[in-house]
Amino acid sequence: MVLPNILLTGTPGVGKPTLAKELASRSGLKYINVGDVAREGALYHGYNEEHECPILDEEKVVDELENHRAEGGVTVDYHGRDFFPEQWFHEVFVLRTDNSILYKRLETRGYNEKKLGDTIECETFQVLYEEAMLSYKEGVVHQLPSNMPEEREDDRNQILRWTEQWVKAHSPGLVTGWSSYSTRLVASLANSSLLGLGLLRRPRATGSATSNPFWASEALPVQSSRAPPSPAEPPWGRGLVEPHTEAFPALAGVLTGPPVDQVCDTEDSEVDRASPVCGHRGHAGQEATPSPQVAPWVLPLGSPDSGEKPGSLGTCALSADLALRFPGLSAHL
Ligand SMILES: Nc1ncnc2c1ncn2[C@@H]1O[C@H](COP(=O)(O)OP(=O)(O)O)[C@@H](O)[C@H]1O
Repeated sequence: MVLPNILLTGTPGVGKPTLAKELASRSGLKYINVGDVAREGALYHGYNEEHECPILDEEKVVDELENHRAEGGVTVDYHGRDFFPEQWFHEVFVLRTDNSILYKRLETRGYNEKKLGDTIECETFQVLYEEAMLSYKEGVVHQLPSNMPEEREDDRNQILRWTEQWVKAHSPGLVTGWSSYSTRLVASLANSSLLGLGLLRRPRATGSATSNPFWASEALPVQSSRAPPSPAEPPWGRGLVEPHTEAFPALAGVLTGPPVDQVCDTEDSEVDRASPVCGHRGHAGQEATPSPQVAPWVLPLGSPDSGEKPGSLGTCALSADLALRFPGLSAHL
């Protein structure tokens, strides 16, 4: 399952790690505290006498975090954002605390006068919020109040809801052929968050693959036990244009339809011997493991029982077509 990366930011004392740890304990999001990472790796290049703290070596921190970030599903906690590449984060949450409350929290930390004053000023002038607003596209940055424990619960639930939406919208759109390979592949994906599943087949009665280049002429009904994606944010299908094959509209229907938890199967064994002719992830007999970095994706499969070359069955063309028309769906041919 692919998970988003979140930046949790805000002035020191607003409650970033407190919230981030709660999030981590209730979701698959991994918590990364930049301060801890820097301490563990001694990623500093000096000391700030005035604020009595080491100075972060930002380049080294970015290098250190790159692998985690690339895997996805991290919540990074830091009082700033300026040195993180913009594309690292899918959503940015800025925690905000009223000055009087923040002052009390910081006092108990033993901040010196200068550091305390600067920190309060930073919150008063909403420096981190404005910085974030300037650095990210509209709609990415959200403010969350962090004064009372009850607010923390609301904040946590809001982030979890948003994460769930994101996961649904970025789950694999899988187009698969009709083979033992595909059945195994689908089984390996069954626990991931499948948004739509098109199982394709050439009906027994209709001629050969050659006479029907789009052999995948039928999209099987899918079982659905999840709520459909919010109509306000359809994950697929916006801007879909003139379907030109039999298979395309059927698949489009599957991809734009409600998400599925269950995989449908059939006893039709006509092409059960099939191995993928243009899948890039392996051949019949090998387990296919979806890469979390590459999703959503399409696995084009063909039936080699016709002895045809990859692509001649139309699966590559169909997948490429779908990928072109569905934003976010990629085809690996
Ligand atoms: N929503 C909240 N309501 C009340 N206290 C909070 C809230 N969030 C955090 N705190 C408290 O504020 C203090 C600072 O929180 P912390 O998570 O260490 O913040 P930061 O790392 O952003 O400086 C902690 O004592 C924490 O328990």
